[in-house]
Amino acid sequence: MASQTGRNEGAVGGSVLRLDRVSKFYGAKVALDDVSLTVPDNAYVALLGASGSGKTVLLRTIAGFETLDRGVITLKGKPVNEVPAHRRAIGFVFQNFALFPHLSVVDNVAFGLKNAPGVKLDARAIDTKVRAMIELVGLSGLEGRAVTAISGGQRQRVALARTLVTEPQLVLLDEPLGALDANLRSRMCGELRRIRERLGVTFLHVTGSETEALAMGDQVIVLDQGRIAQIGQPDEVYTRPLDARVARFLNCYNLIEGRVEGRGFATEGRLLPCAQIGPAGAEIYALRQDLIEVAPPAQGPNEGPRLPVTFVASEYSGPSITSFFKLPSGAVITVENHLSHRDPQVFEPGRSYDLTWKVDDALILARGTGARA
Ligand SMILES: Nc1ncnc2c1ncn2[C@@H]1O[C@H](COP(=O)(O)OP(=O)(O)OP(=O)(O)O)[C@@H](O)[C@H]1O
Repeated sequence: MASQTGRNEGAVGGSVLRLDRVSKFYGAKVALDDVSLTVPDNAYVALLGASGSGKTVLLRTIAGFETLDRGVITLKGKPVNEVPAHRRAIGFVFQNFALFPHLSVVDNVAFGLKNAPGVKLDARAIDTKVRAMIELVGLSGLEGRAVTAISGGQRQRVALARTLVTEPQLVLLDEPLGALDANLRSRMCGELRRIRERLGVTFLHVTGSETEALAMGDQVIVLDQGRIAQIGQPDEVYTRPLDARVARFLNCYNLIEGRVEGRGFATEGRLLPCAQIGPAGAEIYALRQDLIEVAPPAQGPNEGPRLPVTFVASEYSGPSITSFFKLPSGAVITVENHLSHRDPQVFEPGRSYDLTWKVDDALILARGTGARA
């Protein structure tokens, strides 16, 4: 991104942001616990975590709205712990957009630029930049409209344009799609990616939705109880969650309790073969819902991993059918069949089946308490 302030110069090792052992306490409550991470230049980074995991506190700490109790935050190679929020050149997009209701689209966007510290531009230069940004976010034609007279998606674009026009070195987005309905949310996902790619600035996007994080991020950071649970590319996090907490949060794994015995995993009165034995203390056998086959009960010895189940019910959801089966222990296993792959299988409630899968598709995981980055 071109800059009139030179803010984008001085990157160190291709990273825009680094956190070293950052902690934040509210009384006895540990909101951020020894968080270390590096955010690359020119990337879309999704920060995923359950409610209360510390996502907003982390963003607010990076922005400078909160002080740290421990650790160092480095922006473009410079420690910024002592730098006030308005001097960090970080853009912040809030979930509720925080627009000025009495101002038009163009005036909302211009506001950020007119009031940015250290930026001295004449009215004409401001107008040129503002109009270019309005065009970039797809709002041309709505410049004079009051922000109370445009749609939710359009307000989201105004909020984004108002932040981006100041040419921040990093943009923090706190649940930016949370106020939009599902259809608009998926459209805006693509828009945000496109806008970011054109500008080349890093977006750090907080979300509680695993699908949003996996779809948006070049990199996904999973936060759990104030600690980094995993950092990786979306497919890596999706196919190789580091522990059972990350797997549970991804919402697409069955997590079966048991224990490693020799070269197998003992559960439900069986010893399931394992391709890998997993970390010390591994007590969870994780099976992705879409990698399970349902077969008639087997006669004779098992060839691969297999568990006897009873069919409970199925749910149809357009592109897929989700079926629920009960294990002998009573635990429920979810099986997802994508209808583009094959015709739907029909199961009889109360009838016995066997679940099978490839031994390589199972993960043996520890319960997880959060891994250091
Ligand atoms: N000002 C505060 N005083 C005391 N505790 C706080 C304060 N702000 C946040 N917390 C606590 O810190 C933890 C992390 O909060 P945070 O708002 O970052 O969660 P979050 O992951 O953004 O959640 P959500 O997705 O629900 O917004 C929570 O337990 C919260 O109650």
